[in-house]
Order: sequence, then structure tokens, then C-alpha cells
Amino acid sequence: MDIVLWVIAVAVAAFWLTKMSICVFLVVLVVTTVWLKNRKRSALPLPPSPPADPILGHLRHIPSVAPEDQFATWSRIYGDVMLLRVFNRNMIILNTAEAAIDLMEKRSWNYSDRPEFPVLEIMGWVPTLTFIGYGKRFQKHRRLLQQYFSKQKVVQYQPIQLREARRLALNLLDNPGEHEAMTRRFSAAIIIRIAYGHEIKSDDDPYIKIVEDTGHAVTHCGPPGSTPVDLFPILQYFPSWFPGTYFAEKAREFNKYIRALHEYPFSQVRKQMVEGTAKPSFLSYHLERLNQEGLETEEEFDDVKGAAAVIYCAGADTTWSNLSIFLLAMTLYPECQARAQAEIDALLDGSRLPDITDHDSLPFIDCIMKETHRWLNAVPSGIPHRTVEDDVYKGMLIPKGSLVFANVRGISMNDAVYHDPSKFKPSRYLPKSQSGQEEPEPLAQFGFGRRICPGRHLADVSLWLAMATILSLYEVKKVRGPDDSLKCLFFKRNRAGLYASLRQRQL
Ligand code: HEM
Repeated sequence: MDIVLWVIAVAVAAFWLTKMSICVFLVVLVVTTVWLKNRKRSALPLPPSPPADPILGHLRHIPSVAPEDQFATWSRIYGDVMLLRVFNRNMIILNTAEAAIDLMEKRSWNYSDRPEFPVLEIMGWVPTLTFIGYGKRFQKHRRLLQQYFSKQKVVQYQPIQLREARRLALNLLDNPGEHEAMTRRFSAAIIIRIAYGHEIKSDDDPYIKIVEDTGHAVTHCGPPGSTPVDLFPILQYFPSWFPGTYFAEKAREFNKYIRALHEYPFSQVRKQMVEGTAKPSFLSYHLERLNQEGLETEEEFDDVKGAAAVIYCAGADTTWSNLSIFLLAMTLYPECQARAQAEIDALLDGSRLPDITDHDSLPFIDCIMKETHRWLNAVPSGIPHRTVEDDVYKGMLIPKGSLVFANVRGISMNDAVYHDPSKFKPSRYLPKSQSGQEEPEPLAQFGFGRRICPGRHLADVSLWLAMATILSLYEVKKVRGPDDSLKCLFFKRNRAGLYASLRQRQL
């Protein structure tokens, strides 16, 4: 803490110096901080680490695209628990489920904090569970979300998910070549209906603009937690000509979009509640509760707004990514698609579309969903946790304040656990009696410990329904277009009655 205060105080003083002196000063600052940290802790061995540069550490060696693959490659040399350093920041990479469970679950009191995400805070993501450090506010936000997305509670949302899965099936038919937009619409529509009680029916819906702006902002503000401003938060106070300040400037520009995501649904739902037209939703449920408990304060409203916004932020793109991975797998592994369709046909024979009551009778579809989670990952290196105290694991020091990554990619591709891991093979989870391999179900995709994804039960039902519905109606194939590019197209199966009944329902 002393070092941090010292750094801030001197950096603020340096701000008033010339541009040149600031750069020299920052370099001296980093060197001194690293030296002080290392000197204190030299007594215990740190986890093994690839060779690093002086001062920069592994900065130059960590690729900005798909770092999780490099982590997994290094882990084969340096082991399941590995240390990387960027300037003075320690990053602990966990590449096995065993290590992630040992630390993030069994010692969760020490591994449930998060680092600061200054760029996202400037952008307006406050207070947002994903970025809140461990403490009372974290517990409050977790409670708000867990109450609403528990395994028992999400059963209530199945009619919404089923309707959207069928709407997706029609949209795929009516908009050939636009599966990306249609699957995005599916994921966003479920979240918006459950979080805000709003049903998206047309392209000019104001919520569509809000979610597009949000998506643009989030994808144009650098890798979360790893921009120069995240590494050196003081940079956010520097003028925009100063090197490394770019993403702070961008985040300020995007603030209005993120605030709209917080404010617009909130004001709409409050208005509808006064008029008596509000549909049940996360927002209306919590606004009603605050009213009944006499807790209608600005602080409580901010918490509810933040919790509602994080549902969209964390739940829409992740679900969409998984659906895209599924479609890719179906085009590359037609034999898996054929086996899934044979399973559905044997059960329903075109008499109706599957719903969630068929889940247990369609185990291969469930295996496809699990394999989609494992084969390619929606959140490939997880979201970093941060240690609160020094810890010792298998004789190695895990320093206080380290960022700890459960590397989903490394865990999923572990060939000691999964045979031929780069192959999409849903049958690997089936019992041996059904020509399966009984390999363990993937579990890293939703994270670990007290930070485990609270939306996982909801996400899996959305995915299962979308996958089962698509496979019932279409053959998904890759087709080469006139410009030689490969496209994913949907060909109708011989199910005329099902298409007709879909239309009649006027989704
Ligand atoms: C396939 C879809 C999804 C995937 C792959 C996914 C994955 C993840 C992962 C890896 C984390 C980090 C966990 C950790 O830090 O250990 C996370 C956190 C989170 N997820 Fe999901 N998620 C999905 C869907 C959803 C949905 C639908 C919601 C909302 C209902 C949601 C809400 C959240 C929230 C609020 C957090 C932050 C939890 C915290 O920091 O305590 N996610 N998710």
C-alpha cells in the first residue's frame, strides 16, 4: 500500500513536469516498484515462468490475439501453475481444473477479488458485478442476481426461451445468409425480455440501438483489464496527447452509450409500473421490492440499474458466441449432426418440435452442447480473479495482489483428460455402453468459486433449445459462394408440418 501511495503522489507531482521528464520518471518508477516488490519476497520460490525481459516482463511475449493458446503452450513446459509478469503485475495462469478448484474454490476467500478495470469504469460500467472487488457490495450484487437466476427460478423463463428459439428458426429461414444477425438477436432478445420485460419485435426497436452501441463500445476499448490505462490507472488523468491514454479517451466517448443501457430500461420500467403495464422482469421485481421495503434511495436504484445492465453485458454475447461455435461445429462435423438428427427423429418423428421436457430423452444433443463449451470457448482465458493475501500452493508462493486466470482454453485442451482434444467429439461424454468414452464434463467455461457465472443455468437452457430446434428443422452446411468464401447455410429438412405450424403461431 505504501508503494502505491508513493507512486501516486510522485506521479501526480510529475504530471506538472515537462513531457520528457514524465517519460523518464515513469520508467524509474516502474523499475523501483518492481525491485521493491521482488526484494521483499525473494525468500519463497515463485511458480515457474518463461524467460522475461527486464522491466517489461512478458509484455512482448504475450500475444494480443488468443493469449490463451500461448498460455496453454507454455504450460506444457512450465507446468499447471505458471507465473507471468507485465511490468510489476504478477499473473498466475492455472491450466488444469485441479489447480483452479484447489485455489479458486477450496480457497475462495483469498481468490474471489477482481482487479480494477479503470477503462470500463470510465466507460460507465458502475456498479457492475463482474468488475466489483470482493466485499459487501459484491455480496449484495451476487445475491440480487443469484435470487433471479437460480436453477429453480430459471424454470420460469423457459416459455420465453422456447418462443425465442422458434422465432430464431423462422428468422433463419426468412433471412438466408444472415445467421449471425439472427443468432445475435436470439441471445439479446432473451436477456432483454428477462431483464427489462421488453419484447423485441422489429429492427427499429430502441433497444436494438442500445445493444448495438453497447457492443461497439465494449469491443473498441481494448482487452479488458490489460490496456495501458488498466495497467497504469494514473494515465487516465494525463492529457490525450500522452502515450498510452488512447483507451481512456475512447471510454469517455462511449460513456453515453453505457449510461443509456443503465438509464433507458430503468426509466421505461418505472413508467410502465406507474401505468400498470410493466411485464414481470428483473428490473420490475427489484423495483417492486425496494418500494415494499421502503428502500427507494439513489444508491439502491444504482445497484439495481448496474445489476440489470450486467445481465445484458455478461449474458448476450457469450450465449451468441456459443451458438456460433455450435454452427461451425455442425458444418465441420456432419456426422455429429446426422447422429443428433437421428436421435430427435427417433423420439419425435416430426410430430412436434422438441422442448425442454425432452432434454433427458435427447442425451446426444446435451453432449453437443457440452462439447461446444469445451471445443472452442466463449470466454477463453476466463475473467481474472485477484488474490487478497500471499498464499503458498504446492510449495510455490502466490503473491498477494496477483491476477489469477483459470485458462479455460488450457483446461479444455488438456490431453491428459480429453483424448484428441482438438476434435469436436460429443460422444466422448457418453457412457461406454453407448460407444462413449466417459470423459469428464467440461466445467471451466463458467469459471470457478464464488465468482462462478450466475447465468449458467439460464445460458444452458437457451443453448439447448436453440440447438435442438435448429437440428430438428435444418441441415446446416457450409457452401462455397461465388466469391469463393465459405458460408453457413440452412437447408430445410423434410418437415413441412413443422414449418407450417411455426408460421401459424405468428411468433
Ligand atoms: C454460454 C454463456 C455464458 C458463458 C460461457 C459465461 C461465462 C462466464 C465466465 C467465464 C465468467 C467468469 C467467472 C469467474 O470469474 O470465475 C462469467 C461471469 C459472469 N456471468 Fe456469465 N457466462 C455466460 C452466460 C451468462 C448469462 C446468460 C448471464 C446473465 C444472466 C451471465 C452473467 C454473468 C455475471 C453477472 C458474471 C460475473 C460474476 C462475478 O463477477 O461474480 N453469464 N460468465
